[in-house]
Order: sequence, then C-alpha cells, then structure tokens
Amino acid sequence: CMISATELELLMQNVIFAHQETCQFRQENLQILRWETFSPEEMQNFQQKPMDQMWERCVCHITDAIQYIVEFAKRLSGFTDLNPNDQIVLLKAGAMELLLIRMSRAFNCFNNTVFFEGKYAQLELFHSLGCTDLITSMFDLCQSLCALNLSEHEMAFFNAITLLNPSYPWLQDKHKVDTLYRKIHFAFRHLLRRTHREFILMKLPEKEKLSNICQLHLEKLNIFRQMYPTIAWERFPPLYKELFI
Ligand SMILES: COc1ccc2c(n1)CCN(C(C)=O)[C@H]2C(=O)Nc1ccc(OCc2ccccc2OC)cc1
Repeated sequence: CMISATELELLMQNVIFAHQETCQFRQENLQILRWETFSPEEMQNFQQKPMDQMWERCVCHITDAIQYIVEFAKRLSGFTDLNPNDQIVLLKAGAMELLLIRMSRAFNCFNNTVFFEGKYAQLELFHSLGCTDLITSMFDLCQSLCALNLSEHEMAFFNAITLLNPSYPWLQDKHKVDTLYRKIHFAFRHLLRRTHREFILMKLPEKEKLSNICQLHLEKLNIFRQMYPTIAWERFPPLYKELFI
C-alpha cells in the first residue's frame, strides 16, 4: 500500500493516542498493585461464591474493559469510515481478542496472577466459574505476551492489527478493511524497525490461538446459560449480550 511519510507519522500518532486514551489502567498503577495478592481467606471467600454470582461479577468487569476497547476502535482513524456493518463484525470478532491482549498488561507473570477487583488473583480464585480451562488458556496467553515485554506503543499496534483483521468472512467491504490493515501493519513494522524490535512479529501469538480462547469463552458461556437460563438475560450488561449471545 502506498503511504506518504506524513501520512505514516499521522497514522502512528493516531494508533498510539487511541491506545493511550483508552487503555483503562495506567501501567504505573498496575505495577504498583501487582504484588498485592488476595489472602487465603479472601481467596476462599471468592471460591465459595455461587457460580452465577461469580459469572455476573466477572462479566460486568470485562464488559467495562470492552467499553474501552470499543472507544479504542472508534478513535482509530479509518475505523469509523468503515461501513457500520463491518464495524460491528470486527468488534464482535475482535473484542474478546483485544481484551485478552490488554489483560496481559494487568498480569503478573512472576506469580501467575491477574488483576481482579483491586488485587491480583491466582487461577484458583475463579474456581466457582467452572471454566478453569478458559482461565488457564488466558493465563498462558498472558504469560506468552508478558515474555515479549511489549511497550505501550507495540501494544497499541498489536491491538489495532488484531482488530482490523480483513479475513473475517462476513465483511461487506473487505478491500477497505484490508487497505486500512495494511497501512497500520506497515506503520507497525516501521516502528519495530526504528526500535530494532522486528523479531517480536514472529513471536506474537498466532491469530488461531486468540480465536481458540474466544471460542472457549463462547462454549463456557453457553454451558453457563444452560445451567442458569435467565441470569444472562436478566443480569448481564447489554454490550456483553450484543457481542457474545
Ligand atoms: C483489560 O484488562 C483487564 C484486566 C483485568 C481486569 C479488567 N481488564 C477489567 C477490570 N477488572 C476488575 C474490575 O476486576 C479486571 C478483571 O475483570 N479481571 C478478571 C475478570 C475475569 C477473569 O476471568 C474470568 C473470565 C475471563 C474472560 C471471560 C469470562 C470470564 O469469566 C466469566 C479474570 C480476570
């Protein structure tokens, strides 16, 4: 794709600002908190919560995070120029993927804990959800992303190219998404060249790994809905229902 030096700089700034303004938690705050873990008593308290209550709490928190992801998308120049159907298709497919990528910013890879309700939680804390395989694969993904030690700029671009994936089947204007994707991917490579970090492109998690975890999330949601048929409709936020139900 042909892009001028000026357009390239403007595009890079746009992606970086879109991330900075919508990243929800500042890195420095997450770093300060990351050795605050739950005590055994607090852990047990969470583990004894009923499944439907724990699901509702988690779904509400991650839906808040997805609101920020929707904001990120809206600030990406070119995203709101896409036809409205394609914007929805890309967010339906990409929201959970971007949540997983962003979650690695709130993950402590030294003690395998993730930020949850004010402190950092171990895998076992989520026991009552009944989806240990989902959480395990999330933690593994966070571990692999933490190992790359992505900068906020790299995180911004990785989120943008993950969202603007031109290979989704239901896209009406695939060419327009592809052009935008190629420009942002070009800008990402430009940033990586300048910072001698090209190697990370080979080490970023494959698309398939992200979509497998998203598939697992949908499967666990369906199992939950069979066990508690009304909870999802009555207690889950509208955005979560639009995207995943
Ligand atoms: C973008 O990055 C982050 C990182 C951390 C947090 C947030 N955003 C939002 C604010 N937040 C709060 C307030 O706790 C944190 C959070 O939600 N943590 C958390 C929630 C659920 C978890 O696993 C269960 C689960 C995961 C995926 C899908 C369904 C699930 O269960 C049904 C694990 C951790």
